[in-house]
Amino acid sequence: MQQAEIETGIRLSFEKLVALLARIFIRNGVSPENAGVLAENCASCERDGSFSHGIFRIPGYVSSLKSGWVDGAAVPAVEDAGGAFIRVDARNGFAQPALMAARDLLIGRTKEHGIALLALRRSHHFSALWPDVEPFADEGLVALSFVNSMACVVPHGGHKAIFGTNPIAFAAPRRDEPPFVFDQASSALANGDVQIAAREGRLLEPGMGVDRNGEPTRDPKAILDGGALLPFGGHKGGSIALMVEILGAALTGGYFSGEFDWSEFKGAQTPKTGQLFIVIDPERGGNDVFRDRVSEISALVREAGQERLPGDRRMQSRTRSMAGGIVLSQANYDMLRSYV
Ligand SMILES: NC(=O)C1=CN([C@@H]2O[C@H](COP(=O)(O)OP(=O)(O)OC[C@H]3O[C@@H](n4cnc5c(N)ncnc54)[C@H](OP(=O)(O)O)[C@@H]3O)[C@@H](O)[C@H]2O)C=CC1
Ligand SMILES: O=C([O-])C1=[NH+]CCC1
Repeated sequence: MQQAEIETGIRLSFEKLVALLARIFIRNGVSPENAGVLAENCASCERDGSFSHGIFRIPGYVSSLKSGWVDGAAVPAVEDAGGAFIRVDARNGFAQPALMAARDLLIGRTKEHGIALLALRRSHHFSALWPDVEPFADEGLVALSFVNSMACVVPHGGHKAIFGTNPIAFAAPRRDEPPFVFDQASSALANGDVQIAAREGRLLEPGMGVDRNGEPTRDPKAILDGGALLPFGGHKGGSIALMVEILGAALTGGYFSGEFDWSEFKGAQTPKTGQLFIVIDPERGGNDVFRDRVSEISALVREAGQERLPGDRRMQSRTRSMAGGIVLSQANYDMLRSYV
């Protein structure tokens, strides 16, 4: 957001933004219970400056809901697979309410076994991944999550987009500071950031994507219009994208990113795939100084010269938003109001 927009923008408290977003979701067919979860998730992204997955996504949520592609009122079915394995059939609903339905059981099983897995299937994930893992670290646990999305990434050296932008998020508690959290796509750029660049008329850095003929391009519109993104770091990012397809879809029973067919649902935008969580109780490592050790290694990274660690920028944005309100441009505020 430009400085002028910050000065003239509308400032909303986190609670007010959650309430406005919940009204939008309910108005567009989401059950009140699911709407609360989605609204809090989306407002958290906006609060933390995760702009590619905050209110920017509301038109996409609404058009997907209107198309009938996703069921906003789905009641997830939690299945106890025995031992440390929990499954959830999201029943064509959003991933976040499905996670919420299984969360307590997942934490209970993690404490019981030292580690537990949660496998979501038939779930739509349209947000950032960090809000899914950070709360586990707030409870002293280590969490990893993997979600595949919609085919828009070519394998390394390949010519057909079969991977999603497939992010991984990781969270670990630290001593007397926010948890260490990273959340990154396995593509060179998230699809949301390509859309934002296209909207703003900006060229991308070289090496992000190819056009419909497979030629390298810096034009975000060419990537979105029949082109594709590249994995980050060549074959290494490609292997991570492949791993995310295996863990997020093959293991959970969800669709691969290139497998689901939404062509009959005009306006559908939310990928229907799967998602895996691995949650670990660090106390089982027999290491009661785990938090201190995570803080220690974080400090060593800073001392070694890395000025910014993952999560630093988000935490600064969160602090600013909680103190002064979440700033929305007038145009974005009007956009939200138009959906109520
Ligand atoms: N639902 C879905 O299917 C998908 C969702 N996404 C989401 O899109 C979002 C953006 O993904 P992506 O483009 O990969 O994110 P970024 O590359 O912007 O950031 C990835 C991670 O690296 C950190 N980071 C960024 N820049 C630096 C730096 N200079 N030094 C140190 N750390 C840094 C970020 O921390 P910080 O947050 O503090 O900036 C973040 O944890 C993610 O939230 C992801 O979950 C992406 C693909 C698919
Ligand atoms: O930004 C992205 O790549 C995506 N966000 C939701 C689905 C894919």
